[in-house]
Amino acid sequence: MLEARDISFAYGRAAPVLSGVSLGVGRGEIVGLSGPSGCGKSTLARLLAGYLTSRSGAVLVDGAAPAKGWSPVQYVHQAAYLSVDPRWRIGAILDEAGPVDEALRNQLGVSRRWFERYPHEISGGELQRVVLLRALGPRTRYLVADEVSAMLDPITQVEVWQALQARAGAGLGILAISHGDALLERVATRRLHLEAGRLLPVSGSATKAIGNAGSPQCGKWPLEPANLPA
Ligand SMILES: Nc1ncnc2c1ncn2[C@@H]1O[C@H](COP(=O)(O)OP(=O)(O)OP(=O)(O)O)[C@@H](O)[C@H]1O
Repeated sequence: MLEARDISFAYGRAAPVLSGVSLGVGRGEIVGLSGPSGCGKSTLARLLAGYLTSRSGAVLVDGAAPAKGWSPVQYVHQAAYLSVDPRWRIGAILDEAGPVDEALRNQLGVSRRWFERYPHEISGGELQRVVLLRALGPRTRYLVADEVSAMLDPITQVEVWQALQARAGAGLGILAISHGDALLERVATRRLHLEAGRLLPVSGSATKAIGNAGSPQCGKWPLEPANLPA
């Protein structure tokens, strides 16, 4: 299981974004996470993936503290261009993660014709699929998918999520972050909502017990003039 245990986090001296938040994503699960803009979903994602370190609490990967170096938790976000070296061709970008899984390449609709091109020579949606293919190597046990299909057309979105659901069927645990209720309703095995400082189960989803002490910043929702930044 990929776990956040009672984690708190603040950027510098700013008010905490997360305070005492706990959640778990099991192997084979797709946990959908929604919540208003600015509530800390991506921050939680980056903590789970090891890009940020919590002030207190712990992130555990299958019961252990994350090891240094290559991580079995991969984080993919909406801005695919920020995840790749623009000077590398697509083939080299994919090679970095080891041999390409041909079945997955086909499922994600990644064309071999793109391999000789640079990131700016394929579309944003195509690059997003390349980044997902790179992230889903054989050693990846968890995927933190932060708005990964937001920039895809509806048909490609379905194809990508079918590929991810198949991967989950083979044991991959996925945290799917999205503003798209319809998408999460369709793909998530259970759902959580981060709002007003609490991680809550979305009604109807078979949510496991979770606990959190809240997030002071999220406590400012809904946005009212008094709560807007100066
Ligand atoms: N590097 C940073 N330095 C300072 N503050 C940051 C940084 N990254 C994010 N924040 C702030 O932390 C809060 C949570 O941001 P985060 O990106 O986690 O929200 P989110 O729920 O993912 O939002 P959205 O749905 O709009 O993507 C926001 O108020 C944001 O401005």
